[in-house]
Order: sequence, then structure tokens, then C-alpha cells
Amino acid sequence: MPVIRVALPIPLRQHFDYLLPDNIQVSQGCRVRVPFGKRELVGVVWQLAPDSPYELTQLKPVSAVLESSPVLSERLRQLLSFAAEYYHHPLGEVLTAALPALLREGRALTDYQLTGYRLTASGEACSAADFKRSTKQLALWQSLQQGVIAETVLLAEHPRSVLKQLLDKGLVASQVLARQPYQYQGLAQAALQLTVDQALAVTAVQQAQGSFRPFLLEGVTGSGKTEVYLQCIAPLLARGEQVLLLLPEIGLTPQTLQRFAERFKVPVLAWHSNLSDGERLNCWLNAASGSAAIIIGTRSALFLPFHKLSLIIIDEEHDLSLKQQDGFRYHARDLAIKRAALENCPILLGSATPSLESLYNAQQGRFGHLLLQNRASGQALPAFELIDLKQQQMHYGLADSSIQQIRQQLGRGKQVMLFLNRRGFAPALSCQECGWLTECKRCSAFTTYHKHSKQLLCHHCGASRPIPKQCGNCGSSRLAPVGQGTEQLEEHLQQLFPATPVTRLDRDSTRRKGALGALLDEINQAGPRLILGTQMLAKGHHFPFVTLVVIVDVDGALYSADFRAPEQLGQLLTQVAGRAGRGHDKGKVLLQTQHPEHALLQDIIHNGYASFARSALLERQQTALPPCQHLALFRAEALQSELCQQWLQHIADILRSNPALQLMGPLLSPLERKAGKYRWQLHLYSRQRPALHQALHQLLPELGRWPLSRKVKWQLDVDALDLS
Ligand SMILES: Nc1ncnc2c1ncn2[C@@H]1O[C@H](COP(=O)(O)OP(=O)(O)OP(=O)(O)O)[C@@H](O)[C@H]1O
Ligand SMILES: [Zn+2]
Repeated sequence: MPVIRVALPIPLRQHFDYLLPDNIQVSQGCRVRVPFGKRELVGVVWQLAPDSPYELTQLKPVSAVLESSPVLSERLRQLLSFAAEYYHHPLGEVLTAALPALLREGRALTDYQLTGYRLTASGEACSAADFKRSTKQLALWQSLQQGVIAETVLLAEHPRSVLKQLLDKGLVASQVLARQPYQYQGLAQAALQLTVDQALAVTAVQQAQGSFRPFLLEGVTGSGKTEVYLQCIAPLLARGEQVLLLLPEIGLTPQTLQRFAERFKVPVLAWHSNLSDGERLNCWLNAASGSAAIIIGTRSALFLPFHKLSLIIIDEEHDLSLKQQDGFRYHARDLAIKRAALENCPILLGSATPSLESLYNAQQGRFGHLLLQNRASGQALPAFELIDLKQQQMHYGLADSSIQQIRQQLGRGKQVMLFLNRRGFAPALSCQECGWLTECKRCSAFTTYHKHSKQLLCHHCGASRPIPKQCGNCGSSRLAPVGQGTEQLEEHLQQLFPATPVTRLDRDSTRRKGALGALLDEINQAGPRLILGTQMLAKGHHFPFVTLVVIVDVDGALYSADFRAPEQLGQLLTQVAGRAGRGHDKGKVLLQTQHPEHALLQDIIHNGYASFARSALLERQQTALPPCQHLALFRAEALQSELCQQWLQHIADILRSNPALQLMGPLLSPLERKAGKYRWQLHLYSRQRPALHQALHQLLPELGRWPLSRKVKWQLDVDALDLS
């Protein structure tokens, strides 16, 4: 019996080989059911006749082969193998990220065929007079006169009960419909006349069609990057090709989907974590069959199968949410670049505030660099004004002069946006007598006071508890909120401007399904309005009526120890500011701070992000930090702090002699304790990526054998972004 190697969706770093009974045929990429301990698992055939380290007598036979043509194409298998190797992560978990749950469970693809309905011979023999007593049946019968109609289309217009009546009468029958590649039917809406910069960008991407080429599209806020995407896509659709657009956040998918669906008469599908398993598999099948033209999705959309993928676009490529922050910690941008290389197609990374990684790649000539330096509307970028809080009377966290300018804009019928990156009512409750603060019992952090939901909530571990009546230290009942969160600012704005509607946009106000859409609809109506929220506001939104943006408080971020903090703050300020003045009126940004002289603020305000980022990159070069060096990070967590330290020290002792690596640590993480566990890190830096990867490759099998490795929860994070 021949041997096959199977990738199983389990977190183990080893090969699983099985025997293939002689009478069964299978090809790579097909699913098989195999015995595993006392259970059965569904896996994917990864290799035929591997060089197996096991004796044949040790191997068990596969129980069943689930299909004859692969669910994972060779290219996708190459991508997943690459990802597992690059991130030093078990292939099984990579597979879990890439395969829809229903396929992992072993459901048959034939269960998810499309159903259509048609008239039977007796249905065709009917006449309108036969439906005298039911106008609904008549309507359905009339629709079906055109021929077969897909179930989803039919049920959008007719009740299921009526369909059932006609089925029962034998006038209608169901049939299986093949998923067909989509038919392009031209533009639904005319394209805009491109600016010169936009036209240059579109031409560059079009000229790269049919070959792998990454581009960085660095376009200031409101420069019309979306129009560039749309016009790069148009000629591909005319040829029946497919496009993948990756976004950092699920919240951005509905508006983007709408813009794309308004432009093209083709199926545009969304892919994100809020879809049901059935919807996900449907999207997966439509991508694979070519019946979806454009897929707009978050991270894991990059693993979708495509029939004819010919362009990948990543919007807001700088956004940290593109990197998965637990388990298989892949960066969607970086793996998408690999995917584009495998598909031999261009990839376009767009942002007003590119990551230093992408900027570095552009400077090194690895990416084409496309620039949009002006707003498409011709409007100037918003001007900044620093508000020195040391010299101002404050009311509810707002300076006098901010309040005045807000009032002025509201008086002109405009919208004002206030940015405060702290949800909840207040970051903590404090005792007025002894200064005690409410802390999370399991994290080294304060608990946020949420007034609406009447609880103290830890934003790190999610633990919640009721609001205490007394101080935990002295027993006093005089507890008061310290600091300000969005809930509180909302209350204060309602007091300051009682006649103006306030829309609050943060994780709490958008939790309910459909809530975000409803709030965005409010904002998109003209008329005076105060819009307030967290970084959710900063991401990619186009709010045409906002003329003034107030950045309420960023001082906490000015003095962070994380070497990426200045880059992230520069991006955030520029993105938030970029929501102002996108319509006809010029925009302005008020930046409230205790530190108006701070070099970063001065640089961003006077020179803009592009200049700031270039000097920040130079600094990274001089200090030998990423992206000019490569970083891999080991994290360890345990109830006992010493165990983490010992475990990481063990690694450090082994790697210290490697001349290609520089180590930092072991050190306690900035958030020292989370959910009851102590947290430590060890940073590995290297100028040579191959040397770093080789060291990790040698170390990992050994590490699995240490007894201590079972006592700590550890992770390896390649190209780590989150150092908290
Ligand atoms: N060539 C053009 N002529 C006129 N208007 C345009 C043109 N291109 C884009 N616009 C308009 O400019 C506005 C801003 O465009 P868009 O939202 O694509 O900006 P963006 O570059 O994605 O900005 P951000 O990075 O801030 O999200 C939109 O209303 C868009 O319709
Ligand atoms: Zn906590």
C-alpha cells in the first residue's frame, strides 16, 4: 500500500503519514478522513509517497477519500506551506485558518450545490386563467416562464410557501445549478475623470497586468485611492477575471462593498468573521467557481480559492489589524504579496500613511511607488492648530477655544468630529479619600468604568464586575470617575450643545448587528452634528460634512517605550485629521495637548506624514530597528513569573553564540500580567532573514522536548508588531 502525507487541522508540529488502500485513488489537495487516536479527523492530502520516517507497520490506512478533485489547489498549498515555514507555525493550524469550517468538518461539497427551479411540463401547459384564485401563484408562475431561476433569486421576490404550493401541485420542479463564471455587463455608473496622478497610478498597475509586481500607492487622505482601485479593476472584469480587496476591519466592508457594487454590474461578495459557516462556504465556492467577480474581505480572505485571480488590493495597508494577534500570527499584507507572486499578478498596497515596512520596500526598489499628493476634490489638506492646554480654561476635557470653534462650525450647519481613543465612561474609579483606584484582579491594569452597562470592565482580559459601593482600601463611599472616556464626553457634549444631535462610534455603540451601518447613515446626512468616537472613526471613512476635527487627548501616547509608537501616532493623527474637509469646505484640526512643543507633533503638523515617515525610517536605520532589521519575538506566559523568565533564558543561552543575532531580554512585557498570568518576552533581531529563520528552525524541535515548555504557554511571533 502506498503512503500519503496528510495535513491535519491540529496544532502539532509533525508529519502525519497514512496508508492508502490499493483500490483507492487520491490526488494532492483532496480531503480524506483518517483515524487519529480514538477519533477520526478530516485532513488534506499534502504529499503522495513522501519520504516517510515511519515503518509501514506503524501506519494506519485512511478511512475515506472525500472527493476526487482538490479543494486546495497547488498554489494554495504552496502558499500554506510557505506560511507555515515562514511563521514557524504548525501546518495544521495554518490549514485551519485557510479552510472554511464546514470543509474542515468533512461536509460533502455536493451538499452545497445551488438549487434552481423551473416549470414542469404540466406547469408549462398551464395558462394564467389556472391561477385565478391566487395572484401570488400567478406571479411566481409568470417569473418562471423565463426559464430556470436560482433559489436565492426566486425567494427574494416570492414567498417560500407559494413556491411549496406549486411544487406540491407538480407544476414546478427543482434542479441542481452549476456555479458559472460571472458575466460582465458593463459599468453601472460612469467612471470619474481621473486626476493626472491617479491616471499615472492606474496606468502603472495596468501595465503590470499578467506579472507579479507589488506597488505602494501613497495617497494623502481624500486623494481618491478608491477611484484608482475601481479603474484598475474595470478592464479585468471585462475579461472575466477576479479581484481580491483586503480591508483591515469588518466595519469597512459594507461601505466599500456598496461603492464597488454601485460601479460594476458584477457579483461583489463580502468575506468576514460575521458570516455564518454556510455563508462562508458559499463565498468560498463562488470564488472557486469564478461566479464572484470581486471579493472584499478581512485577513483570511487571502486564502480563498480563485478561478482567475488577477489583482490583489490592500486598503489601509499600514493598519495593525492586518496582522493576526494570536495563534497563527500572520500578516495578511505579507502573505498576500506571496499570494500575488504565486498567482503572477500585481498587488496594490494603498494608504495615506504607509507603514515604514512598505515605505522601506519602496525605497529599496522592491515595490513600485505611486504617489497621489493632492486631494481629488482640489481641496487643501486640513490645517492643524495646536491647543496648549496649559494656557486654557477647560470644561469637561475641552478647552475654551475648542468649544468656541465647535460652536462656530455647528452654527454654520457643519459637522464636528471629536476623537478620543478611550471607550467607556472613565478609565478608572478612584477613592476621593485615599486615592485607591479600581484595578483588574487578574491584569496589571485599571478597570474601565462603563456607566451605561453599569459595570467595571477590564479592557485586557474582558473580566467585568459590578460597580463597588465602597473603596477597596479604606471603605469610604466617595468613589468618583478619573479621566474621561467616550461615554462621558458624549454626556458632556449633550450638556454643552443641547440642540445638536450627537453620534458616538466606538466598540460599545456598534456591538449590535447593523448598529454601525445605522450610525454611519446618521453621519452621512447633512446638518449640524457632533460625531465622537475612538480609532474606529479614523479608518477609511468618507464623511463629507465634517469641517472640524478635535483630537481631544493623545498625550498618553507621546511618551511610549515602544519603538513603533511614534509611527502609529503619526498615522493615527494624520488619518483622524484626514476626515476633515473632504467635501466642499476646507477642514481644520484642533489638537489639544499639554506638550505643544513635542517634536513629533511639530513634525506632523508642519511637514506632514510623508516627511515625518521618511525621517522616522532614517532613524530606524540608524538605530538598527525593523524594518531595517528583522524581528522575531518569543512570548511566554505562566502563573509563576520565574518560569517564563527561566524558559526564555534557556533560549537566550542557546542563541547568544549565534553571531547573526542580537538578543534583547528576557524582559517583563509592558503589560506585566494578563488574565492572571505573568508575561515575558525575548526579542531576536537580525540583519539577515535567512540566518534568523535557520536559527529558529533548529531551535523549535529542541524546544518542544524541554519539560519546561509544557509549564509555560509560549508563542513565537515572526515580524512582531504588538510588543505590549
Ligand atoms: N478624479 C476624481 N475627480 C473628482 N472626485 C474624485 C476623483 N477621485 C476621487 N474623487 C472623490 O474624492 C473623494 C475621496 O476619495 P476616497 O474616499 O477614495 O479617498 P481616499 O484616498 O481613499 O482617502 P482616505 O485615505 O482618507 O480614505 C470621494 O468623494 C471621491 O468620489
Ligand atoms: Zn483584566
